[in-house]
Amino acid sequence: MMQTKIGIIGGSGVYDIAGLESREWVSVETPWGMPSDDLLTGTYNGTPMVFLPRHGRGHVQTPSTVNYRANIAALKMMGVTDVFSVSACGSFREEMAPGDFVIVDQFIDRTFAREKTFFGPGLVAHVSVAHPTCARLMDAAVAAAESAGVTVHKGGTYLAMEGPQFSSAAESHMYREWGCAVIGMTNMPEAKLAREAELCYASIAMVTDYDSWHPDHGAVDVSDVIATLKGNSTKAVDTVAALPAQLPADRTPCPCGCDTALEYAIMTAPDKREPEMIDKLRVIAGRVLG
Ligand SMILES: CSC[C@H]1O[C@H](OP(=O)(O)O)[C@H](O)[C@@H]1O
Ligand SMILES: Nc1ncnc2[nH]cnc12
Repeated sequence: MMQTKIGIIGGSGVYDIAGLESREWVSVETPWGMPSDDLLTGTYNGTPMVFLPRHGRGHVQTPSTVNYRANIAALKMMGVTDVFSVSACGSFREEMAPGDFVIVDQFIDRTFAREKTFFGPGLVAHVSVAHPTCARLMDAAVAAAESAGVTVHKGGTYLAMEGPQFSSAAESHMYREWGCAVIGMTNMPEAKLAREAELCYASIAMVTDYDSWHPDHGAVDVSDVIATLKGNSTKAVDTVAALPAQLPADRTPCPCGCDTALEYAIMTAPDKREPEMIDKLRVIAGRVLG
């Protein structure tokens, strides 16, 4: 039986997890380079947790320069089984107001300047991301946010944009017509890479603004975003603190199959696989590569 080890990727405004016990920041080098920062390890009510600030402490990395492959690989190398992303986002829906949390279930990936796969020539794989978020983790996130007193919406499509500029009003109206619920700059390719690494992934999106479509709200402004984030930070930490109680300490296999995503994904014939690629990929795909 495997023990649950929760990974938290903290977004804008979330650079530490107060209350984590037996805290230690550790440096992890991956075959894809260094993650955004050291990883903070510790326990919450006995459950092991690993925290990584997505942009680094002090917010150093842009959404485009975050090394998403190294971040996911580092969590995998630390033995994390379940990843919760915590992110700031804009809202396309009146009822998803600043201060609310949205537990995202789908993504539209409009990013274009990022490395999106661990695989490559010599070891080709295609995983499904038809359902990119884990239903078990979504339920846990909803329950944890509710217990922290947050207004939480279950489900909604997150539009991942390249940034770093916010959207034009025309783009914002178009994304609303596409049926998107929220917008951010970081959950892709993070969610895709988590799937390739056979990690369960859920996204806790904290609404900070109404993007650029709302007739009663002006353009997005980072100072407003930061002010809302500061108000949200206790809610975020309380939600994270409530997560361990929502997951079994002894982990059972993922009911949606996130942790077996690579079972039939590798296309390259065994005798054509590049030995160097196999060695490199072992840290995320060792289960199927041996
Ligand atoms: C500070 S507003 C824009 C910035 O905030 C979000 O970051 P994260 O997803 O890491 O919380 C958004 O995606 C942008 O990167
Ligand atoms: N409106 C918005 N667009 C993209 N990323 C965001 N992060 C917070 N608000 C955002």
